This record gives sequence, structure tokens and C-alpha cells, in this order.
Amino acid sequence: MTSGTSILTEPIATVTRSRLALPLGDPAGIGPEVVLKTLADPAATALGELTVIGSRKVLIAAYQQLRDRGLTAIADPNDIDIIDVPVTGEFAPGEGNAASGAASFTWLQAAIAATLAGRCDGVVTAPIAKSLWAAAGRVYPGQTEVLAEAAGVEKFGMLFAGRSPHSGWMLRTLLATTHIPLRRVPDVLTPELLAWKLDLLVTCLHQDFAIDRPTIAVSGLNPHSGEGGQLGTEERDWLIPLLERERRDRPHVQLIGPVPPDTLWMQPAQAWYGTLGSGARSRAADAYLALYHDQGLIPVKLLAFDCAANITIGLPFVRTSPDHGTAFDIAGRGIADPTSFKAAVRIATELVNQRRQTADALAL
Ligand SMILES: NC(=O)c1ccc[n+]([C@@H]2O[C@H](COP(=O)([O-])OP(=O)(O)OC[C@H]3O[C@@H](n4cnc5c(N)ncnc54)[C@H](O)[C@@H]3O)[C@@H](O)[C@H]2O)c1
Ligand SMILES: N[C@H](C(=O)O)[C@H](O)COP(=O)(O)O
Repeated sequence: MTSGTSILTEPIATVTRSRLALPLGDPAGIGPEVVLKTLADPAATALGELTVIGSRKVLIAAYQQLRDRGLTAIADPNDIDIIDVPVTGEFAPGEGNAASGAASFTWLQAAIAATLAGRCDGVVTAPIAKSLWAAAGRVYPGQTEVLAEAAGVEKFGMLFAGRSPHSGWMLRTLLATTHIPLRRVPDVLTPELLAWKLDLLVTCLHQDFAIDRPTIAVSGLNPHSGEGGQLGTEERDWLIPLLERERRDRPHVQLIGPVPPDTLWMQPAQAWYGTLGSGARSRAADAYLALYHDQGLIPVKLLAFDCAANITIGLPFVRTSPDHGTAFDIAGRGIADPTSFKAAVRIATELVNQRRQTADALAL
């Protein structure tokens, strides 16, 4: 996407309208606002049948609050497609509670049910608050795990993808580990885990992005990737041997790494801003494998906070979400940026179309 064009109007190869379920997320967060702003954008509604999963009553209240603040570029809940799932509790913007957490969980479940029943091709989830799920007795690390459990899959991944408005280059970053305390990362990171995350990533690049001979850069864990064992031994003990095995087993994949974490993101940043020089080293990777949540998300959100989306890979259906959360600190003020949610809708549409093309090609 070149700068200046909308994130939604960049041409997609062939777009057949996708049918996407949009659960509202936590009603006290910015989910209702970014959904109403997205549904007011003709470039978004042109992408597919967008069905909100939530309470019409809650949405009307959010709409009225935003109108009272002078907002006009928001969809009227009476004019949109919605699967009305009434919930109990009163919700004030920015004041999430167990009731708002419970509501967001109920709406996610309804969106999954509609998708598993074949009514929708995929789900674009508005943000929830993990702590309020816990307050509501819903003990899951996040929406990803609920989706995977409902889909009956045990191997899934959190891939962040965003297309640069400066150069059109797409940053793709998979997290090997996600919502666990930092102190647990070295214990959870095993050769077995990394091998299947890598397998998911290669499959996703082929199936969802038509990249059959990908270049994947893998981050080290320790400073300077362990400096030969002097600054940590995970790279020497198992990560380097694992990558060497993977290179033998996957000749069609160029595996780079373990790259020192502090320098890994220089090339993607240059690719993002279109300042990569010419020459062999100037080709940024098709995907980056970060070993833990913030190792990957600090650069993703630094570069692409307003336009990246979170893709759950490994599911039998498409699921994306914006890269941001409930933003309770600004909820109800009408200043939430819907671009990441629009990017999530856009990327979900691209993935639905790509998977249809892949399925059609296999059926021939
Ligand atoms: N996709 C998701 O469901 C998701 C993602 C991240 C965090 N969360 C959850 O959201 C809650 C709050 O998390 P957080 O505060 O760490 O992150 P956050 O993304 O909600 O907010 C971080 C900062 O960015 C701002 N911000 C976020 N989205 C914005 C937008 N669209 N427009 C303008 N400003 C925006 C917020 O105002 C805040 O200052 C937590 O409970 C967390 O678990 C959910
Ligand atoms: N890790 C994501 C982020 O920080 O943006 C987000 O929390 C995803 O969580 P879900 O599994 O609830 O989508």
C-alpha cells in the first residue's frame, strides 16, 4: 500500500465478499466505537458481509454516547447486520467490570458458534480485557485459547501482520510464546515447541500468503544470541542445532538466525519505511519468529500499532483482531483510531479469499 491510500482500498487480487462475525469485545472498552466507525466506512463494508455479534441495546447506547460527543462518522446500529445477544449489567465507558468481561466472553462464544455453523467464514474480534475475564470466572489467557479450544486444535499461533503505508511491505511476526510470565519463557521454550511453531508459520505463509519459498528470521533469546554460550546457553545447546536440522528438512525455506534480538528488527524497520539499500542483505524476511510476547510486540507496535492485525494461525477458520486492547483510558471519548480494526477486517477478507483460491485449486 503506498502512502496516502486507505488501508482498505488497496486492490486485493480477487475479492469475493467474505462473511465475517464481529464480536463487540468488552462493552466498556473501545470495541463498540471502532466497530461503529468501521461499519460507517464504505471501503470496509464493501469487503464483505460484516455481522456484529453483541447486544443491540448496548450498541445503541454506545452509538448515542458518541453522537452526543458530536461524532457523525459512525454507523447507526439500526442499519447494521447484528446477531443480537442480550446481556445483563450496566456498562459505562472505561469502567470495565466482571459483567462487561462476561458479556465479551458470551459474544465471542456466539461468534464462534456462527462460524462453526458455517454462517460466517471468519471472526474479527474486538478487544477484551483478560483481567475482566478472570473477574467473570473465565480463566483463559485470551481469546486465542477460547477459539482454539472451540475449534479443537492444540497447535496454534499468534501472528501479527501489518502492511506498511510507506512501502507496501508486509511485516509478519509470529510469537513463539505469548501470555506467560517472562520468568517462564526459557522453560516453556523447547525445541519441540519451536519446531511446531515454525511448521505452522511455513504452512501459513504458503496457505494464506502464497509464499512457497519463504525467508524466515528467527530471534535469539539471549543478548548477542548468547555470545557462544558466554551470555546464555539456549542458542548453543538447542536453538542452533534445531535450526540446522530444520534447514536440512526444509530446503525450500531460508532460515536465518538465531539473530541477536537487538539487531533483528533493523532490517524490517528499513523495509517498513522503504529505506532498505540494494544488494543481497537488503531483502527483508517474509516473516520473523520472536521467542516471547514483548520481544515481538514492541517492534510490531512501535512500527505498526495503528495498522497491524493479530492473526490466529492453525485454526480451521480465519480469525483476526486489532493489535490493541480495550483502551479503557479513552473509551467513550470518540477518539479511538479504528485503523487497526479495519486492517483486521481487511486481512481477514484477504485470508478468506486466499483460502478459497487454495481450496478451489486443490479441488481441480
Ligand atoms: N486484541 C486484544 O484483545 C487485546 C490486545 C492487547 C491488550 N488487550 C487487553 O486490553 C486491556 C488494556 O491493555 P493495554 O492498556 O495494555 O493496551 P491497550 O492497547 O488497550 O492501550 C494501550 C494504549 O494505547 C492506546 N490505544 C489503544 N488502542 C487505541 C486506539 N484504537 N486508538 C487510540 N489509542 C489507542 C490506549 O489509550 C492506551 O493509552 C488489557 O486487559 C489487555 O489484556 C487486549
Ligand atoms: N497479545 C495480543 C496483544 O497484546 O495485542 C492480544 O493480547 C491477543 O490476545 P487474544 O488471545 O485475546 O487475542
